Amino acid sequence: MKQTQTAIKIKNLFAGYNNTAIIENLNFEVLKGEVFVIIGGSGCGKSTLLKNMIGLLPPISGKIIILGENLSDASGQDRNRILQNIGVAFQSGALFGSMTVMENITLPLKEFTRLPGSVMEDIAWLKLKLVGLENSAFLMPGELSGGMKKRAALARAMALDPSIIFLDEPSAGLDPITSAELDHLVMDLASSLGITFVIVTHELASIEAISDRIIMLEKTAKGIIATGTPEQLKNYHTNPYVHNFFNRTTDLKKTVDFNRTNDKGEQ
Ligand SMILES: Nc1ncnc2c1ncn2[C@@H]1O[C@H](COP(=O)(O)OP(=O)(O)OP(=O)(O)O)[C@@H](O)[C@H]1O
Repeated sequence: MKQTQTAIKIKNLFAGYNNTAIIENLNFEVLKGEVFVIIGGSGCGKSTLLKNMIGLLPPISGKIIILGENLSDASGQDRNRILQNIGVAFQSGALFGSMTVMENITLPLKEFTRLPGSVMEDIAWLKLKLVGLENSAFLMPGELSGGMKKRAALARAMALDPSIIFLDEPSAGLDPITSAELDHLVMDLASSLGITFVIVTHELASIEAISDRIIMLEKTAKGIIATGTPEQLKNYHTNPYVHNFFNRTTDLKKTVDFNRTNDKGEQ
């Protein structure tokens, strides 16, 4: 059963680069155990938001509260403790090609714990089993298929038993069947282990299959233009951009008209 406590709280967040905000005054909550999906067109700030949420990029202002602790203010050991609750499998954070799958998974354990080597390996075996890669531990990443690489990255993200896992475009480059298998894995992990997932994806099938709740960001709005369950967004008629995205309609004229109106700052 889903819990209703807050895993992440974003409060009045301004995020961007060199003091120029891409995202302004963002507020939302991710609940414990839910699969929370962030969507939006290219350049709307999804990666920027994710980088803020995992502590890679400091906010211009505002708060990122992870399991009750403010990541944006924390430093030293406090910050490390907060970050240990987070697992990340980013497109850019690919596996290290010169290490076996097993070595890739024990890497965070070596970095953040002082466990004996054999215990680290036991933990890695467990994670490999969870993602169905127990027979691939000693392969090099170059020997894995695209889907297996994503599973291995997920196993690495789980190495420190985080409560929250961030995935950036997990379906990118995967065929629909492999992508659906990965979706099932995420749903299994969320329901069986109670892991909270925050996922950026463009894949409509995936969004509909896995998300409990979605936020849709938009560039001109510099923030959220729609929020809700997949069902709610599919039936969302107020904003043609949202409606077209969820209904795969090609009424581009409506979308372009909406964007033009929005560019002028009209509602
Ligand atoms: N390191 C950076 N320095 C300055 N500007 C950046 C940097 N990284 C991204 N941006 C700008 O921030 C804006 C948002 O980029 P971001 O990568 O967050 O968007 P996105 O929604 O993830 O896009 P996509 O779906 O194409 O990956 C873009 O205009 C981009 O050019």
